[in-house]
Amino acid sequence: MSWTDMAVNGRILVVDDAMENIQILHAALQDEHEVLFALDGPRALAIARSQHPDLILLDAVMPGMDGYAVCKALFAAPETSDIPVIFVTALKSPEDETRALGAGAADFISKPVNAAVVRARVRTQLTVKRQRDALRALILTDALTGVANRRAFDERLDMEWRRCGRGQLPVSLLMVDIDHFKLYNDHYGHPAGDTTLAEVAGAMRRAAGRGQDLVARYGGEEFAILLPQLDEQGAIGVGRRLMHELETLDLPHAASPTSQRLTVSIGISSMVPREHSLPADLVQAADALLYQAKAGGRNQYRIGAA
Ligand SMILES: Nc1nc2c(ncn2[C@@H]2O[C@H](COP(=O)(O)OP(=O)(O)OP(=O)(O)O)[C@@H](O)[C@H]2O)c(=O)[nH]1
Repeated sequence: MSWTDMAVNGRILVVDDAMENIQILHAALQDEHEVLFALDGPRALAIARSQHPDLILLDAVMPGMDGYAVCKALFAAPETSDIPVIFVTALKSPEDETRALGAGAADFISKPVNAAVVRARVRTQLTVKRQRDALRALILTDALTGVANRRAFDERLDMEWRRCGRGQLPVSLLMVDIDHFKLYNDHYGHPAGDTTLAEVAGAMRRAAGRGQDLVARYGGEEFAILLPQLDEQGAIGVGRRLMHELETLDLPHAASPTSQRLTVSIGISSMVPREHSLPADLVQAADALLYQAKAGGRNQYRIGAA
């Protein structure tokens, strides 16, 4: 399927203070897309946050909050900043067009609208958006295991740290390292080691199943499980579930001095972000506890708070 074929079935938010304009755009788009609508700026922002549309068709001139202010607010919020906006307006001067594009709009459509032109412009923006989303997924995913990579982990940790800081909620982190993985590779071969890394990543996903949990490959045979809004007890539960998942998988590790099957060591730290604390503090604490788990005989978890 080509990118152009994929430029359908989008979720489009139409924002206009006149119902008849919304009806015209709805009629133009409804066969190819799901169409949401809002009659003013504040409602448009609320829908953008809760429904996360693929594209917004935005009237520039509205009473109260106008299209430019809506556009600015969309780009300022991380959860809506990646939604492309097409301005739809009766204003036609080059200055109006420049102002819309300067506000961050991806495109500009003049009223009265032509249905075929609207459909074509929407398809183009959807194609660009889907290509960008696919590229972003690619640069944030670890190719071997399919879980998040280090870059994705760093981004999410920063975001969750700020978010949980605002609400004074805990952020927990598990640093997980496979025991004696060098011996595993030496015994079973590197390709078998690769397969096993993917299996362990799958076990982690099953152990940390909430929507906001993030399993990431931190590097080599070390993984991180980020658990926003979960306290230490909850995090211990995830650690235990992971160990149980690995017991069930029962992957043999004949060369391990620790056990006949593949095991992991885990460091678990949990913090409520304070004014002068940094996300790196959480990572450092979990890493130090992981080191203790290794030194203490492996196949175990260690907890602690800083
Ligand atoms: N197959 C495979 N092996 C990897 C990959 N990344 C890292 N490794 C191996 O993971 C091993 C890590 O070894 P060490 O850091 O010495 O640790 P360990 O042998 O697991 O020992 P402990 O952590 O002390 O229990 C090295 O042999 C790396 O080659 C990978 O993508 N695939």
